[in-house]
Amino acid sequence: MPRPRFNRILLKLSGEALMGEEAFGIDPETTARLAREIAEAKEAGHELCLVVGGGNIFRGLAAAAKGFDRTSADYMGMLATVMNALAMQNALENIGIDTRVLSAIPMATVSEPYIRRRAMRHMEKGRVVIFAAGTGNPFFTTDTAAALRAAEMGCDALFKGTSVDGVYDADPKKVKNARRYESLPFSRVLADDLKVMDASAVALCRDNNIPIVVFNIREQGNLARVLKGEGTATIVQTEE
Ligand SMILES: Nc1ncnc2c1ncn2[C@@H]1O[C@H](COP(=O)(O)OP(=O)(O)OP(=O)(O)O)[C@@H](O)[C@H]1O
Ligand SMILES: O=c1ccn([C@@H]2O[C@H](COP(=O)(O)O)[C@@H](O)[C@H]2O)c(=O)[nH]1
Repeated sequence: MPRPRFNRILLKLSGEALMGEEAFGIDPETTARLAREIAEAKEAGHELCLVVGGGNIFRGLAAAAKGFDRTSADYMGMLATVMNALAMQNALENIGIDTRVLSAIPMATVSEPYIRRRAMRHMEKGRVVIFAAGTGNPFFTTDTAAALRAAEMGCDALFKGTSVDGVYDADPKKVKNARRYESLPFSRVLADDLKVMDASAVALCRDNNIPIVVFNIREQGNLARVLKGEGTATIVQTEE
């Protein structure tokens, strides 16, 4: 069955999507490719805002497991997302896309602070708004930031661009015969504790009726395909 078309979308890019074939950090060719795909989505008439993860640089939970103070580690993780946001901004502006970075942790010399009304105004002007520093709070992740900003911006859907091509009945990187869902309700993701996304992010989308589309952003051209309702992806939505 073809998937519905969504106009205003929040695209969550996992930090790892920026690494390309590298094991760590930001690959300029990959950010340029992602920027071209975002430009193509804009040309197709979609309004876009972005949340970029930080897993290619720093994850608070992993650092806490090695002895870092959790809150300090989470702030470091949030700062990592600012680096990724600036990298995406640079790649987009290199191809003439007007952008603004809005950070949940105010840093006046590098970006605007996050103010919802300003973000809305930027979107109305056709800019790609990049939300940096997650929610600005420790103990959260950029998935929850993505769900929160999607709700605040009145997005029609949250597109999670990641390294797997959808939601499976078990982690496909760990379970060989895991089966992919084409579509499933929020309640199943939560009841089965499917870890493709945080439960808090899933619950926020459920409560605000924002469908989540999970797809593989590492595959070239996939964003355009999935936006057209084609290609391999899973849609998580309210039960009919
Ligand atoms: N049931 C499941 N279906 C699909 N993927 C799953 C499932 N359970 C766990 N995963 C894992 O979830 C991960 C997807 O999340 P991702 O790696 O994009 O994390 P992220 O926190 O959003 O990104 P980052 O920290 O890199 O910014 C995949 O690596 C996948 O192996
Ligand atoms: O609201 C937030 C968002 C993120 N963090 C910290 O940043 C890292 C990187 O984000 P990912 O979602 O894992 O890509 C995360 O591990 C947290 O440590 C945060 O504290 N609050």
